[in-house]
Amino acid sequence: MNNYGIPANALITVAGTVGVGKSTLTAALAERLSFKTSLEQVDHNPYLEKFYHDFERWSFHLQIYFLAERFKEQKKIFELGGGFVQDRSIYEDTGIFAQMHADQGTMSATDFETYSSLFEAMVMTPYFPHPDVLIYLEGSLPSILNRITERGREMEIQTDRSYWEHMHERYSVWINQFTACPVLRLNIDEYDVNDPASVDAILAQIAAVINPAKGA
Ligand SMILES: Nc1ncnc2c1ncn2[C@@H]1O[C@H](COP(=O)(O)OP(=O)(O)O)[C@@H](O)[C@H]1O
Ligand SMILES: Nc1ncnc2c1ncn2[C@H]1C[C@H](O)[C@@H](COP(=O)(O)O)O1
Repeated sequence: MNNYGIPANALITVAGTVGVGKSTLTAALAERLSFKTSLEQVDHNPYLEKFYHDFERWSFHLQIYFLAERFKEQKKIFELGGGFVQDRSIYEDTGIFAQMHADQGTMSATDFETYSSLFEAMVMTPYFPHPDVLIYLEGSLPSILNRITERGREMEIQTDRSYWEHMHERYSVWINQFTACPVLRLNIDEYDVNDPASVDAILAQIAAVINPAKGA
């Protein structure tokens, strides 16, 4: 247990749509808690850029790749005994991305079924403890689109606005039905990762979600 009342072996997962600020918050929380980070690797992903140019051709390959990467990360978190802040949950791969492409017809029904059965088989292993808390970052679409632009990944900037609109909407439906672990919702206009007092306030909220009985 640290000064914030958060167990040293906790698993904190940060969720939310592309560009909302997950990686930035993950790094800030991990630094403050002296936790390790589990980050999404974008630069060495062999499919991501191809996927943005042709969803239909590459969506299955990309989902399998992300699933394999997240499984390796889960295994590492499990073997090291927790104490991690994780950038994006595996629940979003299936519940948002794979589902969205299946619904839009950019992933075939057969591919989606194959992906889903692999996902379920992986989740049933001991390597998949539920997070102690899932921090859900939410904000307005215009703010998020500005962040995507400012970050400057060309493949995302070139992607049609309707893709991000659809994803933003899907996330808001998804989180309202999410029950796999406790959720802490944070509005991106209501914290500042560069302000230590603001990060402290988030840590107090995390502790309160993890230890509800203590009213932390
Ligand atoms: N709290 C914040 N205030 C202002 N800009 C932010 C904040 N958090 C993230 N950003 C910026 O928004 C962009 C996307 O953030 P990032 O953490 O990479 O998002 P994600 O991991 O959710 O895709 C980056 O340019 C980052 O510097
Ligand atoms: N499961 C996924 N399917 C498709 N695209 C995905 C998936 N997970 C992440 N992505 C994309 C979205 C972004 O372009 C990058 C990184 O995500 P971010 O939310 O910026 O961390 O990968």
